[in-house]
Amino acid sequence: MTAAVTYEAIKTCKQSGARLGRVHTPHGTIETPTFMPVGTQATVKTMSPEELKEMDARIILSNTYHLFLRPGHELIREAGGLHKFMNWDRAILTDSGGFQVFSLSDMRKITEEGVHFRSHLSGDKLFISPEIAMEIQNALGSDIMMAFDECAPFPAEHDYVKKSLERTSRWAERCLESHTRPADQSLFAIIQGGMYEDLRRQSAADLTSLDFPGYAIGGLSVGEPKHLMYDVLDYTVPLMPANKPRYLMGVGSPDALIEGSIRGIDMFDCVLPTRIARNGTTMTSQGRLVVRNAQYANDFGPLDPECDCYTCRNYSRAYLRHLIKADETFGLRLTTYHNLYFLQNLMKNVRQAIMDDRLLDFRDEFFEQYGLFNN
Ligand SMILES: Nc1nc(=O)c2cc3nc(NCCN4CCCCC4)[nH]c3cc2[nH]1
Repeated sequence: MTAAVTYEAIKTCKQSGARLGRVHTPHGTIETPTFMPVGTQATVKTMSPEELKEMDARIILSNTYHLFLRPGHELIREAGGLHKFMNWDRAILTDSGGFQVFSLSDMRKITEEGVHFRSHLSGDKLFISPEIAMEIQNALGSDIMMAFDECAPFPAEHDYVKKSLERTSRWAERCLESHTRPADQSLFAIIQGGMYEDLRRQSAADLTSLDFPGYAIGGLSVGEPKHLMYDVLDYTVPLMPANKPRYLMGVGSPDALIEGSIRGIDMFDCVLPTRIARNGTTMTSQGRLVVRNAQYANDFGPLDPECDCYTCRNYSRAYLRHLIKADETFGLRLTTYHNLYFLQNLMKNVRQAIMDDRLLDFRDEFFEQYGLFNN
């Protein structure tokens, strides 16, 4: 069976560039637009695979960089691959490590060959190249692999970003050539170019000429103002093939998920919902709610009265606050479950709004209720 990843277009929204689709993978089909929970170290922190299935998560992310450092991709290969290792039989997308090298390790040196860096765990000197990134992802057996790229910092000079994207394009070609599985079946390229329209056009042209099964937009959600990210989407998404999945990396706030869907993005990922959950911050239909705050000490109502998730049906804000303050792991599990469920439910409502040709109306209604118009 060729490990094919294909995109099936279902409907384009009349009000905007949004679209309904399906991404078919060897481990199941994903309805898009979709939000992908992040499981960096072969687990979506505090969640079991059964709980992720309960909320109908169809695909999760894991990370080449982290698993290369620990426990090592050869161990996971020996375990039968990442699906078996973590007991997850749905789809897995692995990020290629470029971004993590820059965000986690110090003493790094970029060369044409690849990136030299120190492990943020042991301090050992390590090296990742496009070929090594593909070797690792093949050992993990992910359904969707990402090409090895450099995510240019923000802000960055035009000349730096140009040289960086040109190297990323050469690296993408090396990933295709080194991919042991049929190269054109499971490898997504990542469009770079910073905040510069001419460079985004150059990167998109380079990569779409190589015909990958899917394309991501990288180099965003790196500290730029949101309006700048939306501007980049406005002129970059139309450059991406309409018959392939479009993945915006590192984006996961409710407003950005809606705005990205309006602009034709199909796939999103972000650690935000799971990360903020662990310090007691939740996403609710009335906006962000920091349930660890004292004001909820005697609040015996549900976290979100409009949510029907396990957490909201069975526990009160007072109980959640108590657990978080007492540093009880169960509290982190309950807030994490809710935040992930909230985003799965949000994307289900986005898909329904596209089906009903009313995504822009849905955005206005959601922003009003979530309190997004006052920031
Ligand atoms: N291979 C690769 N290339 C990218 O350009 C890239 C760009 C990215 N931009 C982000 N942003 C993540 C922002 N996140 C927001 C919540 C708190 C932690 C950081 N993640 C990214 C991952 C990426 N992965």
